[in-house]
Amino acid sequence: MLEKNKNYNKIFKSTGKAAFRYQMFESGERIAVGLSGGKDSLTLLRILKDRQRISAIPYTLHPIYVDPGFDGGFSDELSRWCGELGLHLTVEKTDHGPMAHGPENRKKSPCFLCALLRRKRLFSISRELDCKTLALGHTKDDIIETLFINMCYAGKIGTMVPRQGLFKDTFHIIRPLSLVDEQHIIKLTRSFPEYFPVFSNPCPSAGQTRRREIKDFLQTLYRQDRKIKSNIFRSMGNVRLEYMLYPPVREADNDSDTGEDRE
Ligand SMILES: Nc1ncnc2c1ncn2[C@@H]1O[C@H](COP(=O)(O)OP(=O)(O)OP(=O)(O)O)[C@@H](O)[C@H]1O
Repeated sequence: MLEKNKNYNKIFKSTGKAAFRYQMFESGERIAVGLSGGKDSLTLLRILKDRQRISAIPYTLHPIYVDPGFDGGFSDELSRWCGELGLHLTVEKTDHGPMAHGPENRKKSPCFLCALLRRKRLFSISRELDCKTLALGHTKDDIIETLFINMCYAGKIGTMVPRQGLFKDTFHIIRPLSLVDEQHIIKLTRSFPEYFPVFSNPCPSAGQTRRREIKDFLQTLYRQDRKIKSNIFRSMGNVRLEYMLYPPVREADNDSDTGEDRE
């Protein structure tokens, strides 16, 4: 039984805690939910649906799937899965995937372009459905990984936040799984394949991202000491601005020591 499962209960409680701490919902709100078919967003939708029963703040759920347009897609199966939860899935068929991997995209990485186009469509479909809030399935692990991706590849410190106002605060992204460990989702979804089917991703770039590299690096770190993950997560809310570098380091000052002697 799902409701008796330890991991389900941990996720259920952490989602409630995040919703309360970051004031995610407003009464009577219509919430769009980005559903990718991956384990995180399937879990998100299921948990938000189950929390409706006990939530003091009423809300309705409106799942959206932006189909990237590869052959062998799974939008019909995903629609059926939502139907079993009593929800209607809005499917937007696009050519984002093949286009991002095709010759017309010479400037951007396929993942970057696809994610950008998807995000735009998710915002506009949410508005068409009269939803001022879009829930995404990012977890605590995604938030930590984004911090490292930003530091390593963009030279900045910042991450995805649990609740983010956009367009002069007329629209919000919420991440109700912000306090949830991905491991609990993995264990839950593996234990209950009848509730959480695996929709295989037909994208040729699936699993080959920078995020994957950072994820592997972090896993090695976490294995050394189990406190490391919670310390990194806590540190994002405990920034000592007076111990950061001001005025900022400029590119010209930034001769990183690569271990090689420089003349
Ligand atoms: N094609 C899509 N249509 C709608 N929402 C999406 C889609 N792809 C991603 N999302 C939303 O953005 C979030 C983060 O996307 P990301 O690509 O990191 O997820 P994923 O690893 O593919 O799948 P998941 O996070 O669901 O396991 C998802 O959890 C989901 O809420």
